[in-house]
Amino acid sequence: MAEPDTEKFYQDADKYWKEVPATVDGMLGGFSHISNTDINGSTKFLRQFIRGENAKTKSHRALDCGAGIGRITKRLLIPLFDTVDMVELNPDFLNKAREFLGEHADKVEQYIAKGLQDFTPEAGRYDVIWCQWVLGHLTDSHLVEFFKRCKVGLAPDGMIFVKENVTSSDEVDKDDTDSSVTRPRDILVKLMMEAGLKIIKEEKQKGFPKGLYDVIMFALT
Ligand SMILES: C[S@@+](CC[C@H](N)C(=O)[O-])C[C@H]1O[C@@H](n2cnc3c(N)ncnc32)[C@H](O)[C@@H]1O
Repeated sequence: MAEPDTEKFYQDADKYWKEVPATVDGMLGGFSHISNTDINGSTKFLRQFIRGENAKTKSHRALDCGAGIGRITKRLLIPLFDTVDMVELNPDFLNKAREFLGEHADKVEQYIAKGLQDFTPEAGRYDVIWCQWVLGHLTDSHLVEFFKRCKVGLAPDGMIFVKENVTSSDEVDKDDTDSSVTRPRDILVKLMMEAGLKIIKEEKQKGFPKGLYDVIMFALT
């Protein structure tokens, strides 16, 4: 993708998310009804890497990137990890998360209000870094740099998971409403490779309504 006017790209996204209600429906653009299918698909995908005799990584600490109010933290990560950190652009969503997570809120160690383009995970801190429905808010070069910093943020044997929409054409789709892009799978993979990541497994999310973008889950080291 050609780098858009970077400052405006981020400012417009910031403006957009400030107006979005701090609800699951707000996080999913009116598609809260797909949340269960999403979480079930993610749980099945993630569990194989952290449970059982073939597990590759540990389940001590996870990071939820672009965490919103904690939809994923609450239903995917808290049940599987000892502690979770959340990093999210909009501080209002993080404030809401404390209430949304309810009795589970004490499992969240850090609420970090930052754009991923400005965020550096502490070196060696995370067994799993989960990035979902947020990476289209980063420019290509910021995404590559972010992936590199995530690699440094992994604990020994740690893994990065990416779950994102992909276009079915070769073209990047730009959304001027929320100021994001949707990349074709091959461009997303190219950026992962540029960052020195390796794909361990890749799977398409099943069971979403027709008419939505395909959603692919990647397990990376
Ligand atoms: C589509 S929502 C998804 C939220 C969450 N990942 C989920 O699946 O429930 C996108 C989230 O990314 C956040 N966001 C947007 N741009 C961001 C950026 N540059 N850095 C971090 N978070 C960002 C938004 O505020 C919003 O909470």
